[in-house]
Amino acid sequence: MSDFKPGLEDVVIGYSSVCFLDGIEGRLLYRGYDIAYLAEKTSFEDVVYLLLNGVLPSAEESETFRAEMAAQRTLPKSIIDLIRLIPIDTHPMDALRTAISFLGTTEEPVLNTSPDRIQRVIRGISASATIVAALNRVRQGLEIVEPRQDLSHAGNFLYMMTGKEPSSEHTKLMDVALILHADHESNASTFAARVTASTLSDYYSAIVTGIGTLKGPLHGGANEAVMHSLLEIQTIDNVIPYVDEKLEKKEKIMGFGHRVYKTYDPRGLILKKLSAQIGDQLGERKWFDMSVKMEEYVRDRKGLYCNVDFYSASVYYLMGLPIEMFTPIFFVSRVAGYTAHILEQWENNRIFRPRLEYNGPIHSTEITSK
Ligand SMILES: CC(=O)SCCNC(=O)CCNC(=O)[C@H](O)C(C)(C)COP(=O)(O)OP(=O)(O)OC[C@H]1O[C@@H](n2cnc3c(N)ncnc32)[C@H](O)[C@@H]1OP(=O)(O)O
Ligand SMILES: O=C([O-])CC(=O)C(=O)O
Repeated sequence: MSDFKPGLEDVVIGYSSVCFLDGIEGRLLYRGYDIAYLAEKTSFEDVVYLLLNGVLPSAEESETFRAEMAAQRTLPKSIIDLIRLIPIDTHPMDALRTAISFLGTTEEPVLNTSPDRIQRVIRGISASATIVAALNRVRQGLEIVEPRQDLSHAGNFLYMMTGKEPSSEHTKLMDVALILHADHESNASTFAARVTASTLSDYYSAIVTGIGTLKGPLHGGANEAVMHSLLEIQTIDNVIPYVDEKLEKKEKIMGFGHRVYKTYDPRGLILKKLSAQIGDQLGERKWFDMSVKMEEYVRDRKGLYCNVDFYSASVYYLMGLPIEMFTPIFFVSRVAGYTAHILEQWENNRIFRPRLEYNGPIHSTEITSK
């Protein structure tokens, strides 16, 4: 039993047709489709359909599915009341975990045996965006904004976050960001959600497990940390001294490194372009220029590439989204991936039950079990 891999590095935990990840080539496919294609040619709703059904929708199916998702946006009053009860100094991911858990109590459990489970999980994906936006509004001391049916998932999400109908440019940026974050094979939070699903627990329990795991700064929480680093650095001239100091103190530089990618994260390449684009649009290239300098210096000095959380930070910041909501926004997208993986786990289930090798003492006692 001693052949263990710390952090389960490279350990294969099963077969999956949801997501293909090539860490050497820097390639990421959902259900066989390259994310660069999906980002350019499809919508987040199409990607949700793809993840759940394994195929891209036809034009007609796309319209129907978009309407189905839109119809599931509204929250019952009980959830709004709960959201208002959560103290505003609660970590937003803890508030999110609480609200999503409560959402699960407002309906019959979705189980591996529920015949309509593929239909019913749409509610979880759709309502997640409304919950994140409502949490944001309450935390800002603002009125909660009711969802609209006529906007896309991305457009409506921004509308509920800000109270203003977003521009088509911002809607497209959010749509692409949602597509890029939707799934990533057996990352820590998806794996955690699959473990919960493997016990044949219910859908929302597995989603809540995912949220608790996504929160950590080594995982989804890194996007907020990246923006805090950029704000601390403030000027392009401070980038190199900041990185040098971090490395000398043996501290992690947030938004860099990855367990699987040994090259550029393909999502980062797309987000980098979006960061430049929005910086140019707003005449505020500072964050992009600082990020590029940081990216190049860390790569040259340490051989580390940036990950998805690096350029998403400046994109969200320039869109005016609060930094504390960056990780909940990650969830608005990743809930789709969790859902596909939970359904897949249930299709061919065996409970996850690995071993730990005991390295503590064994005391001699008068009474023993053997
Ligand atoms: C959506 C996502 O989850 S993407 C990841 C988001 N997380 C971050 O950006 C946090 C910063 N990055 C990290 O902590 C790590 O790179 C992780 C968690 C992403 C991957 O962790 P692991 O695969 O376990 O790599 P590990 O932490 O062992 O790093 C390997 C080596 O690279 C170094 N390293 C890895 N990432 C970084 C970093 N961001 N800054 C500085 N050094 C780093 C480690 O210090 C270690 O060096 P050593 O061998 O000299 O001790
Ligand atoms: O795959 C991982 O380990 C982390 C990651 O990039 C993600 O979850 O998107």
